[in-house]
Amino acid sequence: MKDIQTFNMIATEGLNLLEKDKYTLNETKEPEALLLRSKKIHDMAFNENLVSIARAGAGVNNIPVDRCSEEGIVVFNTPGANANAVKEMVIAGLIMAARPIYRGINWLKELEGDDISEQVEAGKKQFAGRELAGKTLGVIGLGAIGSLLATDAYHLKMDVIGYDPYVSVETAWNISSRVKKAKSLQEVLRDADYISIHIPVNGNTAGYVNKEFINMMKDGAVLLNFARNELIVKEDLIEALDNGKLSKYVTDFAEREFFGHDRIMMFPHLGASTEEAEVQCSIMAVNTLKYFLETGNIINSVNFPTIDVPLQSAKRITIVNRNVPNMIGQISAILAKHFVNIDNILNRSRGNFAYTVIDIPEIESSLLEEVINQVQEINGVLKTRVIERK
Ligand SMILES: NC(=O)c1ccc[n+]([C@@H]2O[C@H](COP(=O)([O-])OP(=O)(O)OC[C@H]3O[C@@H](n4cnc5c(N)ncnc54)[C@H](O)[C@@H]3O)[C@@H](O)[C@H]2O)c1
Ligand SMILES: O=C(O)CC[C@@H](O)C(=O)O
Repeated sequence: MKDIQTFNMIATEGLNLLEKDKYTLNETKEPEALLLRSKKIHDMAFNENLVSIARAGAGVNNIPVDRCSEEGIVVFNTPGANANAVKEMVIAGLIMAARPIYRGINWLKELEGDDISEQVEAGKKQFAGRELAGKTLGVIGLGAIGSLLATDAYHLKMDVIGYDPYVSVETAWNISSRVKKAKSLQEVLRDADYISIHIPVNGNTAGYVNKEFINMMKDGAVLLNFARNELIVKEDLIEALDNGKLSKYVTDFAEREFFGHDRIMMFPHLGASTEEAEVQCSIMAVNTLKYFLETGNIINSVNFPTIDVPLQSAKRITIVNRNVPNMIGQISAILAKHFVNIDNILNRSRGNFAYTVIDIPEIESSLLEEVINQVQEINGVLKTRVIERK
């Protein structure tokens, strides 16, 4: 039995994929895996048994990914599973920024008397807006969300310019050829009436939207941020909204300092909150976790390399190790010393860390234990597991 500790509301469609004879949920203090959405776990101590964390969603800034790597814990996310939901929300944000619909709705609620139609026709002029068609949208980050947004905005008859120096080949193929690709940040900021930002927050991007960035934007432009609040330098943004450099800020992330600002429209982190996205994220996260726990194969990890090899031998040893010379040599020497035949061995690295999969035939459990104990003693080995083929 493997125990998985869950946090946040994880859709049952995914949880139901965990067979009752193989998995328990929240039953021990030493789970093998964590499954969560936005729960912040930076201060959480991880038990020795913990081998993986799955984020049912895209952003992993709520997880101490570097510490997980150091502790040999594989972190997964669910790329693209909520992208359509966020894209639709951004389009709502674009429309609400262009047309003061919500102010009109609130105004209407306050009307009294029987002559509602007359009052509406007389008062509606205060809520006139502008159309998106013909305006320029700049999309920063052409990943799962940005690429969908860029293509759909083009179909809304906007001129679209995208910027992503690291765009993957896979997503690049999905972007309409009508979306112009900017060569520099300056190029995307200079001409856009609306800028929508879709990049992860990390050590390189925290504070990405600062005075310098804002100064490169077109006067009176609208900024949309459905990515993360840490991307924004709040003081610089508020100053630009106060002095009219920017006309609006539309965001999925509430901040106390933003309350009451009439140029800021905040949503309560609703981008991924659709039934469809919640189900897709939950199913993808559970399937990824199960695949890792049951075969040792890694897909959709944010800190370890992809390894996807069929488990055909009786046993598989998986080793999370530092990416240092002679690791494979040392591991194979231990197996050779104990006359354990290797059916298949694969080692892949990612940055400072690596993952090794070794398939072996059936051997005595005491011998296997001895081998594992010795492998664990190699300097740079962070975690080992033995998986039995079912
Ligand atoms: N509001 C929500 O509910 C919600 C939901 C999903 C994702 N998000 C946020 O949106 C972010 C993007 O999500 P996604 O699914 O599109 O992720 P993604 O990984 O598919 O795309 C991110 C893209 O940003 C690009 N990028 C990285 N650094 C960049 C930089 N400095 N300049 C330009 N481009 C850069 C990458 O190359 C990649 O193509 C997530 O990291 C998360 O923080 C928010
Ligand atoms: O789980 C959520 O509701 C939000 C998820 C979102 O912020 C993400 O990064 O995927």
